[in-house]
Amino acid sequence: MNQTKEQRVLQYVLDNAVRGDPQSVIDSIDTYCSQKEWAMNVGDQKGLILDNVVKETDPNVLLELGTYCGYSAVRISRLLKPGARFFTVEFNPAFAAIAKQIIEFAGVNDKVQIIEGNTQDIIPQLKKKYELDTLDFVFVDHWKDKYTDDTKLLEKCNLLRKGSVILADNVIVPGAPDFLKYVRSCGRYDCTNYPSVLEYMTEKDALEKAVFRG
Ligand SMILES: CCc1ncnc2c1ncn2[C@@H]1O[C@H](/C=C/CNC(=O)c2cc(-c3ccc(F)cc3)cc(O)c2O)[C@@H](O)[C@H]1O
Ligand SMILES: [Mg+2]
Repeated sequence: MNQTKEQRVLQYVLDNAVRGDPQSVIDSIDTYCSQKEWAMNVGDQKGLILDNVVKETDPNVLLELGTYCGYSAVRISRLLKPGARFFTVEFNPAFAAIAKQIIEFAGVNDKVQIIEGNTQDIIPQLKKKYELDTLDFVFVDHWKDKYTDDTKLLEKCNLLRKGSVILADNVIVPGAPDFLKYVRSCGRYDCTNYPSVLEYMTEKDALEKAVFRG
């Protein structure tokens, strides 16, 4: 039965990383995806920016849109303090299954919960079904044409408070032009652009931080 790329990434982690060591899982995925098969993980250069924004935010309640294989879920979880609550949303069951195994292997499964489903269905359930008030940090890395709708949905569901941080991947490549236009011009966010490079490549990409003004 021929494997998928995501199954090969998982297998490489199982064969090369150290169980319970999140950094070794991150390093294994970066090694595989830079040497063998490119995959759309945030990667190590943008990952360092992600790390720094998470550290400066010191979040208790977090959300990620688009788990994929769980690379950024492991990356973020390894920085969280005890008791922090991190939810990551993924609608592709095959990717969710891969991510679950990578998260468990890394030993961060007590820090992060994978919610299988479509962000537009899950976001409105977060307060009641997942018993949370507002979000401290949101990492946005799913389909690029969904960034704006889901940002507006977070606002509509009162999940953002003064100081909530939204960090979006790929605002140059593949690009999220309507998201950039929205957060930079609607008057409700303080925006910062973090230039970097596309994962495992040299072409320019960037992260955008949008802090909700409340
Ligand atoms: C419906 C709402 C909704 N609800 C729940 N889960 C959802 C969802 N919409 C999507 N997902 C899942 O999220 C992940 C998608 C991620 C999409 N990411 C890129 O497309 C991307 C591309 C490049 C690049 C590609 C080719 C190049 F040449 C250059 C750059 C680089 C990057 O860093 C990239 O993130 C998958 O797991 C989806 O199943
Ligand atoms: Mg991305």
